[in-house]
Amino acid sequence: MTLKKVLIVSKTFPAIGLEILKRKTEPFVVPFFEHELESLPEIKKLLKKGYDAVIWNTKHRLTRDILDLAGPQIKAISTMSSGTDHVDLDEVFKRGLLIGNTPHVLDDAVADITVGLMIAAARRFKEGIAEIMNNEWKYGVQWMLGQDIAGSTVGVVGLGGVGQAVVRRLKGFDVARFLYSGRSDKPEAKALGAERVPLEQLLRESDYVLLCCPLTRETKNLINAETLKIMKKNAVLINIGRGGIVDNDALYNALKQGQIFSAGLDVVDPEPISKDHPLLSLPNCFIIPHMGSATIETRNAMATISANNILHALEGKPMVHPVTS
Ligand SMILES: O=C(O)[C@H](O)CO
Repeated sequence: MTLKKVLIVSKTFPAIGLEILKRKTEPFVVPFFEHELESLPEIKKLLKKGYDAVIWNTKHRLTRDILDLAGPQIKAISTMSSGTDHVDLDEVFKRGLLIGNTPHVLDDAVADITVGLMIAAARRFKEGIAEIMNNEWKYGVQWMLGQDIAGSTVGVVGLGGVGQAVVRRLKGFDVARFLYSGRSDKPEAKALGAERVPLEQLLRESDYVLLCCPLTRETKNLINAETLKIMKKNAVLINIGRGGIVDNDALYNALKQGQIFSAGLDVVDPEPISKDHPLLSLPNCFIIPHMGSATIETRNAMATISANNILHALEGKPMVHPVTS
């Protein structure tokens, strides 16, 4: 019996996932770094070889043109991410392809990063480090004053798995109020002590605004010049969702003019941003390079799920985490 062929668009795909695939398929791991701009022609060349399934772990968007190259035998796709904004889902569904992702296993790792960003942005880590590096460490009682988490109002935009894990962590920080906004009431909110409010109220009342939602048509540029104006002057904005949720120019202006206090971003648009990007020049904008799920355990878990998504689909079973809309 010939084995099904699986293309893994991820040069450093964890061995644990590869071993799972090797048991029943013939996997091929791309031999180049998949995120680099110049890798797209190589990915396209490989896709033309007729794979039955693909693990799409690259920032290149999976579009109709690329799907056309894959041929009629392709049956299943898995991302190695929770977000699926880099896939043209309408096109995937139109073609009757099965698609899965890897949510939930990264909730804890991303929640840790979120709390880290809150502290870093609220307590001015970037400015503090710069003072040391520039030999300008000047202690004084009014020097480097930041914002407390204790007693604050924390507003979570998108109380999904990550948002909930953040609230659980912050329970130990003596937060005064948790607010959340989103499309629907979350049954978990009651136990977490979080109150659902309209986005505008959340922005108006929160000292910390945490963007924990996916990038969708509704959330694109959700944080823009208008919504930033509603936020408090001491507000700290954290984005661990996707860069596209925030309008960069508007954020730059708001931070520069002291309209809000600071921002901590794990995600930006585009990624990677160039080192000359205006946001990087701001002392009150603390940016890290999309490291939310970057722990050994989490990446292994993500690889395991994406491998099993593919195996299940090829065997006619439901994926571990199917994407349905
Ligand atoms: O969508 C995801 O899985 C995360 O952003 C990856 O870090």
